[in-house]
Amino acid sequence: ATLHRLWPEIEKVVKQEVAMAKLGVGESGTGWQLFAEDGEMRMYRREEEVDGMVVDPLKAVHVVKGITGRELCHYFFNPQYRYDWETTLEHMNVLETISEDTLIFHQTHKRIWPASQRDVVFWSHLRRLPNDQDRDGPDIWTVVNNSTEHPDHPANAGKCVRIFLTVCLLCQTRVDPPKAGAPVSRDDITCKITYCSVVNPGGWAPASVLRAVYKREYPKFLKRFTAYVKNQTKDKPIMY
Ligand SMILES: O=S(=O)(CCO)c1ccc(-c2ccc(C3CCCC3)c([C@H]3C[C@H]3c3ccccn3)c2)cc1
Repeated sequence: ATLHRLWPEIEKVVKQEVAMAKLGVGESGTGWQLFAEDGEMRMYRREEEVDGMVVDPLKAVHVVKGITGRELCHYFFNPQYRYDWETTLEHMNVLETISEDTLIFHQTHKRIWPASQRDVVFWSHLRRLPNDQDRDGPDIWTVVNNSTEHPDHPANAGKCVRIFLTVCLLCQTRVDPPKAGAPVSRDDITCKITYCSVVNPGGWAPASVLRAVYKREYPKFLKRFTAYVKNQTKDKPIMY
């Protein structure tokens, strides 16, 4: 994958997105407003518009027990599971396999009335990062999705309005030492999740409609996705 034309962009965007995801909502300046809470999950957004279109950056933080960051990123990255947890997905297609940890996707999402239907083309990269807080702790895992172009799917050539997105799922795992001599079980594992996303809806859609959609869909997505991974992994050996 180091030879692929996208490699320099992937390296740059992954470094930028991971650095942003590691910033707390307090540190990255003012402007983050809490808009949804559910147990350990906190969802923040900034109200931003580009050319009159809502592109509100979103940052969600969540803490889940019993699964590792590698497991979360595995189920988020791999196409074969996506229809199980991505409820707004209508169609998904892998356009290019750049390497085993880098894919290019085309996706159409279900139409959200009164907006017209959307589609997206993005590269998706799965990356293991050293744990900079605790050297002998589990690694950090991340998946970064970033819009790109592809000759087979020129933007706005068909019925869908092309959206543009950058998404980063960053997962930091903690293992609490079990009682002396006992093996580590899923009860000893906690994962801190940071999910950042900026979606440019591509064409005009009413700000009120988009904000209502994000307010409804993002909490639903993160709850459904983490519950899905817990269910998929509960009887499997722990993947660090
Ligand atoms: O994290 S990913 O890479 C996971 C791979 O699928 C991702 C996440 C979100 C989207 C997406 C794309 C379009 C829309 C809207 C914009 C105007 C009309 C459709 C939405 C709105 C529907 C909302 C939404 C928010 C969160 C999750 C799913 N749905 C979300 C795409 C990819």
